[in-house]
Amino acid sequence: MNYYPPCPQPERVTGLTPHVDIPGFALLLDCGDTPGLQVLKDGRWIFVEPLDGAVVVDMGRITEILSNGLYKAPEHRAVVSKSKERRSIVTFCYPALSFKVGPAMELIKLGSPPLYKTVTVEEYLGCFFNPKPDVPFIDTMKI
Ligand SMILES: O=C(O)CCC(=O)C(=O)O
Ligand SMILES: [Fe+2]
Repeated sequence: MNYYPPCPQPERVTGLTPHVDIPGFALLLDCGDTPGLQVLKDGRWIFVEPLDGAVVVDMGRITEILSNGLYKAPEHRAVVSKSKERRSIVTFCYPALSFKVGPAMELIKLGSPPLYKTVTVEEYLGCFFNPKPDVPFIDTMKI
């Protein structure tokens, strides 16, 4: 669960820094009607407006790699409100640790060269939690 208290100067704080989620996908439930989640689209931050009872499905890096880069996992962040608090509940969905993460064979057979290495989820998480200085995580997965 994420909690974002109100802030009298919201433009001076970051709710959650811009990032791309790393699982297969993330499921997000807004607990209320205070907007806060934003997605980067064409260089602009767009609010994902909370809809009553709706679950936001956010694609993660594992799906981006499985699709050989056909689908892009979106960069997103959370901002805070001047007067209202906000809560969100997020669940990250991963395959088993032994699952091999790499471009789907069907896509490679169609003639596109693989853009990413194939590694187990365990190795993938190992790379994420032991980052190389100055190398974006996704670049360490590229061939
Ligand atoms: O609270 C939000 O809207 C964003 C949460 C999020 O992106 C995350 O937990 O990875
Ligand atoms: Fe996220």
